[in-house]
Amino acid sequence: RDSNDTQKTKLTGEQVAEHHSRDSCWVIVHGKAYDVTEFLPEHPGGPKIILKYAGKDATEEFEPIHPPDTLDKYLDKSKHLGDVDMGTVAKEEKEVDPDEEERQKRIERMPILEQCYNLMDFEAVARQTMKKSAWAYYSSGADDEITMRENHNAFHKIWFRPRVLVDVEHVDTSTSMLGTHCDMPYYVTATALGKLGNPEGEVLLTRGAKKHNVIQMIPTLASCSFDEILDAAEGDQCQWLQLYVNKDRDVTKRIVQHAEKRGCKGLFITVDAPQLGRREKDMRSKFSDAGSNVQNTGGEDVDRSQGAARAISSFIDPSLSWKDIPWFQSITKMPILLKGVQCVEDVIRAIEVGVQGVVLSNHGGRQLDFARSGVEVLAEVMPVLRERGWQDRIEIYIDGGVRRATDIIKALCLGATGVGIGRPFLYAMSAYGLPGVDRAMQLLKDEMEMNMRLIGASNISDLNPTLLDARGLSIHTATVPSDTLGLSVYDPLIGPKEKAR
Ligand SMILES: Cc1cc2c(cc1C)[n+](S(=O)(=O)[O-])c1c(=O)[nH]c(=O)nc-1n2C[C@H](O)[C@H](O)[C@H](O)COP(=O)(O)O
Repeated sequence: RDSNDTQKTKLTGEQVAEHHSRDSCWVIVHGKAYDVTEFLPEHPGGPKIILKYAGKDATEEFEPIHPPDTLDKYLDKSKHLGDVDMGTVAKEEKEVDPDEEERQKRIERMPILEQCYNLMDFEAVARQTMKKSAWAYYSSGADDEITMRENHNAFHKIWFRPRVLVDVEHVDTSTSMLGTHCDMPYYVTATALGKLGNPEGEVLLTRGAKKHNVIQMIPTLASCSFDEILDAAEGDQCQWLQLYVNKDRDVTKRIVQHAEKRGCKGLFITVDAPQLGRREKDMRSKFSDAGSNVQNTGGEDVDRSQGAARAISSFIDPSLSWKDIPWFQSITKMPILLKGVQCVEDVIRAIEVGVQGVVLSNHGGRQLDFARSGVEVLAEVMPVLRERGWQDRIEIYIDGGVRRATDIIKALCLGATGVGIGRPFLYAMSAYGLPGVDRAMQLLKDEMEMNMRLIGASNISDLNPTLLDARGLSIHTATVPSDTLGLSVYDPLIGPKEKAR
């Protein structure tokens, strides 16, 4: 380097390749070399994932998971080694993915967007066109995925008691959630690693939510940086923060106060994941590379054999308990809600500790298998709150298995303020990008207007329990309905190509 510290000559590939071990680890990202030796134990996704690219060009693996400013933000300037003459970098033999060729053919044959008529259609297309590891991560449920299927099945146990001769010429589907007016009573819930499905990641959901004036809940484990997602919002677009509480409370405090400063309108503390569930499809896809820009303060090698979930969640604090709620109330003025409450006793406790709401949820069936669906817990909770005159003390949301506007209407008739929707928007984004998200939201809107008309409701406030017959909700049948979730959940262990030996 010359006197004013500009680089005189570019580094060569050979020079970088000499630093390929834990003792001296250089990587190349976007044509620049970085000394990440000391950073290895701090890397959120664990050191293993970096060591795989020690001395090499890591750009292709780095790109889908880390926001562009990651190295500037987290790696000391002294470790930025400068430009590399990429002509001198040995080309890596790319591992041939046997499925990739097939997948590309399926992408060529995929239906045009207009042939998607409901949210399940996006799932069917995504299953055929997504990378295996991405599909496995998004579609995975815990253990036997009974709860994941029950989430959607539960809505099939609720029937309507429609009213007729109601003037439904004008139907208004808008409502208010945590004081924010939105055009539909659902929000885009927090789902991690958006860039696994689409290289643009969660900002696509931000743009779709803006266009349809619905709320986006930003995941702690997003692929995009938090600020990228906030920056993608327009005007007074409302966003909430989903929080996995870090063992290092200073990290958590920084995240919460930054979110409040940036204008987030709600803090949803995830309480159903003291440890992330065992998602075998995710594990089977031998998740090894994509990490996430999560905060993992543990220096230990993250065990990647457990799939994406375990690899990115070692920072979560399993000691989180009710006694921590006052601390959260002391560090932020945002409304605080508990996401993942699963019985009426804990809803009563939540009201008593003074939080502003709960999400009755089992994490999309990705945590405790045989947990009940959010809508079933809602049917347990609301009569008890009404008996106490507490039904307006907090806002109650549910999520899990919402695939139709009739599912939304059933939840609101039972007393929910709104519902969260996860996978459908991930699949729409993965298969068709922003146009997919836009169409999915439009389809829901059309369904909502039609179904409200057909049950005789012109406003959200008309939705009430007398419009339902929900007596079948608590009957749990052992069989699994052959819905799209169930049909395609288990990929044959021995595919057509790998004949059993
Ligand atoms: C599908 C999905 C869900 C995740 C999710 C990732 C995916 C791919 N992740 S996870 O990696 O840790 O499991 C989160 C998460 O970051 N935080 C969270 O609170 N919920 C997470 N959830 C649960 C989500 O917020 C909803 O509870 C769930 O998606 C609702 O069910 P549906 O997908 O059927 O709508």
